Amino acid sequence: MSPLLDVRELSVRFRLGRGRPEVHAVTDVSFALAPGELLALVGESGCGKSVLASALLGLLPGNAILRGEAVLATPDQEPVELVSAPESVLSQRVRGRLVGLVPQSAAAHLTPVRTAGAQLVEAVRVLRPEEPDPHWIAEGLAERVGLDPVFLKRYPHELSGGTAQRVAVALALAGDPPVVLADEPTAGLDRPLVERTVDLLAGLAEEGRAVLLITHDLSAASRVATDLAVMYASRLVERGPAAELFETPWHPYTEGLLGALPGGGFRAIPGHPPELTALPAGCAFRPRCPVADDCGGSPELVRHGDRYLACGPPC
Ligand SMILES: Nc1ncnc2c1ncn2[C@@H]1O[C@H](COP(=O)(O)OP(=O)(O)OP(=O)(O)O)[C@@H](O)[C@H]1O
Ligand code: NI
Repeated sequence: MSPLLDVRELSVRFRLGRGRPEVHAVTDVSFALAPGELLALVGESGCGKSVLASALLGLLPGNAILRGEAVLATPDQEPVELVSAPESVLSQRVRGRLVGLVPQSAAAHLTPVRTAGAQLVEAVRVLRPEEPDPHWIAEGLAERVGLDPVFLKRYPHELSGGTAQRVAVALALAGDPPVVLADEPTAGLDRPLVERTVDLLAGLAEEGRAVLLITHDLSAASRVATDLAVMYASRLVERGPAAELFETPWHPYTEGLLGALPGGGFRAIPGHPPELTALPAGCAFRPRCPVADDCGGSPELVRHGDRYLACGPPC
């Protein structure tokens, strides 16, 4: 199936000012998202996951420099290339309508002075002006995300973290977008709520949407992801069908991440990721890699069947 979103060699640098090195936050990232796919993007804190999502929606600050392409299919018009799209196109056509975003730390993005319900109704009014009854749509969205209607009457500071997260998911769906980007939508939730939230995202994919789930929670990812992308120090180091990567990770970093799970014996990877202002030329994982001596150390993703790997050939 042709992708809804096709990201090609996307890079993001942040300028820090005269005489200071640039931050290499995202480097040559490529992936495609087709209808029905739920791609989980995982990797240690600070590797560039949120910057990648923000870059797709034109939400980065002015010191960001973008390169590459991200082509978004639209139902009835020409595709939109997101990196070069003017702010007017991003705000009027893309954000909320073609691409819904559940932002990281979602509770902080709610307007403090309006009730959850009022914000949801307003979002529906703006994003679906053709709907005669935005209240009815808002109630349907609340039900969909498992939000008790009593919470719609409350202000954000009266909501628990888990409830605010669900309001944020409902807001991301207000415009009925075909692509959903969810940045840590389960952070701070307890297990049943984590499962409920990711199952909801899986349901969105099953309806034919394309979903990008950014998460630290590998067990939640393994529960719902159709595809997995592993990011290290601004680059994807491995991606492919989720079940295969979980079953037989090829990249030593993927193996390390899975080893840190309960089933893998909680073996954390020793050491730290490199500074994004001083990335080495070759493989950035090399200093932490247990098998570095055997590899070519290439940072390029190379295709092997339906999997992609930035490392030596799979063994
Ligand atoms: N406006 C900015 N200016 C300079 N550097 C930035 C800016 N925004 C983000 N960064 C840097 O970009 C890198 C990637 O940040 P990002 O928020 O994408 O990480 P992440 O993978 O989402 O981490 P986490 O899992 O903790 O959310 C970090 O080193 C961060 O400090
Ligand atoms: Ni993040």
